[in-house]
Amino acid sequence: MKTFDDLFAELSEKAQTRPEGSGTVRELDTGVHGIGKKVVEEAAEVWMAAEYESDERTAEEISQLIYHVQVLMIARGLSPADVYRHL
Ligand SMILES: N=c1c2ncn([C@@H]3O[C@H](COP(=O)(O)OP(=O)(O)OP(=O)(O)O)[C@@H](O)[C@H]3O)c2ncn1[C@@H]1O[C@H](COP(=O)(O)O)[C@@H](O)[C@H]1O
Repeated sequence: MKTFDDLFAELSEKAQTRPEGSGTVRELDTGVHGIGKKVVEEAAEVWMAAEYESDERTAEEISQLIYHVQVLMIARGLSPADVYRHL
């Protein structure tokens, strides 16, 4: 099973190597503005799933929110440690 840190390492490598067909590379190319919109969209989907859908669907939407937050972190040059020190 993939952890937060595993996914972050994978996405960081994609950002560096920019493999063809990577959705992460495509999203990074939309910049902070475009990625920010995805974060907001996914946050709303998490809320709606939690209100009206199953635990499984809610967990799935949360995973997508985490993904887009990580893409935003990479776009801003932030590491997990930069975030963890505020927890
Ligand atoms: N975990 C994710 C992940 N979660 C969400 N997403 C993307 O986030 C978007 C959210 O999906 P939705 O169904 O909510 O949105 P949608 O409206 O259908 O999609 P869009 O039209 O907005 O793109 C989709 O485009 C998904 O591809 C993800 N894309 C990639 N990953 C993982 O990131 C890694 C790198 O992926 P690539 O860069 O594509 O190789 C791989 O391990 C992937 O599994």
